Amino acid sequence: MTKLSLSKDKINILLLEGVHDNAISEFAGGGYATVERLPHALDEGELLERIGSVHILGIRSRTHLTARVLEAAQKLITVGCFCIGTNQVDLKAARRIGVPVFNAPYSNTRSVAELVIGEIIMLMRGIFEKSQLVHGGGWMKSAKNSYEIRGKTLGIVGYGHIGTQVSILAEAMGMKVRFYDVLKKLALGNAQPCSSLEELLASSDVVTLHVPDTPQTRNMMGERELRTMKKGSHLINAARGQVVDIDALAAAMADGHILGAAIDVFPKEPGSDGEVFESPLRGIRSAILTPHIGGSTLEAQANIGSEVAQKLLEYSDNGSTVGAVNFPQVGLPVHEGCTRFLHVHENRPGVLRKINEVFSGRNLNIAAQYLQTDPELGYVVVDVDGDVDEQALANELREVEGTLKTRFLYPGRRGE
Ligand SMILES: NC(=O)c1ccc[n+]([C@@H]2O[C@H](COP(=O)([O-])OP(=O)(O)OC[C@H]3O[C@@H](n4cnc5c(N)ncnc54)[C@H](O)[C@@H]3O)[C@@H](O)[C@H]2O)c1
Ligand SMILES: O=C(O)[C@H](O)COP(=O)(O)O
Repeated sequence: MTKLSLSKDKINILLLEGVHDNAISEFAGGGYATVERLPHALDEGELLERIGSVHILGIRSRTHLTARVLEAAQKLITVGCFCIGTNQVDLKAARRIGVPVFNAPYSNTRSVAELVIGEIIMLMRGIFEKSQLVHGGGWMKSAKNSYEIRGKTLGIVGYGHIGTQVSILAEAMGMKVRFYDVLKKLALGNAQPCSSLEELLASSDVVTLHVPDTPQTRNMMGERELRTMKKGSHLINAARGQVVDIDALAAAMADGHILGAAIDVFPKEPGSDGEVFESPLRGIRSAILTPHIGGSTLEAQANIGSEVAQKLLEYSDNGSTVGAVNFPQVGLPVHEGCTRFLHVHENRPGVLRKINEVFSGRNLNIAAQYLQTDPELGYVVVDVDGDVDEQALANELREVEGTLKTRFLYPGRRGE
């Protein structure tokens, strides 16, 4: 189904999971006043009830946008993930309904890296266990299982934005760094690449995971991999919960093979703060468990609030898809005085010709045209001069076979 664009006061924006105030300010500054913000995630049933009237949706990592929800999103123009990860969105289903999805690929990178560095020291000194003991009135003044991190080996799995930040900081503190990545990566400082995951696991005192959630990374740390780690070593997971087989980790910690772990992400996470958290790791004293707060610093959230809201505004106002994670990338200059049509279609022969015939059939001058395609999807933006009957034109464009969505932006309305 195709949709026409609306005046900004009719565009309903729903922001979930406590998105930062900066997003609200950006939307207000862009002339969008109909913004509702909720502090928690919505489950599929709640989303199905609400999504039909939403034009712009903002989420974080806890809201799952399934194909079912997206297919019910009749008015949805775009989605913003106010975080790095986008695995919680069915990106293909979003493409099928012509909806680009944006995220903030770097804004919380440093926050995660700093947490990991802190955890390396806490784990290597057994601080968490000792602190719990002291809180309970106990006392355990001992150097057993306590080590400096200087000279120890940190193994980084996934040498991307976060992995490389951790690498630099760890080396600055005197650690040896090894990394494993499926892509060939430039080694920073004195970091050494490993040719296999096994090689990295068998040679590291601390292993930290920084891979995305993909079919290849699901349970990549299973029983075999955990047992390949050195006896008495430590594991940090601030990536995604499905990357580690949590039962196998609990077993490897119970018999002391893995001495300590710092886990920020879990296969099952509560949808809101009030819900009970269940995990086989609860009660294991040498496990530092945190509630998915790797990116939850005020600095990161403020940056993410601005960055993602700006991308959503750019798309809503101008049609720019630069930074979208599931869409052909089109960066557009503002073309004052023209009416702009956005057309998302299946990439098959003849669609563009039919679109152009709609314009030429009405004797309209195309002032500019921007097209990007990928193997399945085409996204074309057309600027038209002069008097345009937008409604009639949009109706005609909607009839072009293969159309997924079409919107138009009036002259002067952009950036108002
Ligand atoms: N705990 C948190 O709050 C938090 C915050 C931010 C990001 N994250 C998670 O951290 C992940 C990593 O973030 P990033 O910004 O560094 O991502 P990135 O895309 O920059 O880096 C990921 C790296 O993993 C590599 N990789 C992919 N599959 C792999 C595999 N099977 N084996 C080895 N390497 C593989 C990629 O080639 C890439 O270099 C995100 O996808 C997100 O899920 C968590
Ligand atoms: O993907 C991310 O950026 C992290 O997992 C953080 O997600 P959050 O915004 O839900 O804390």
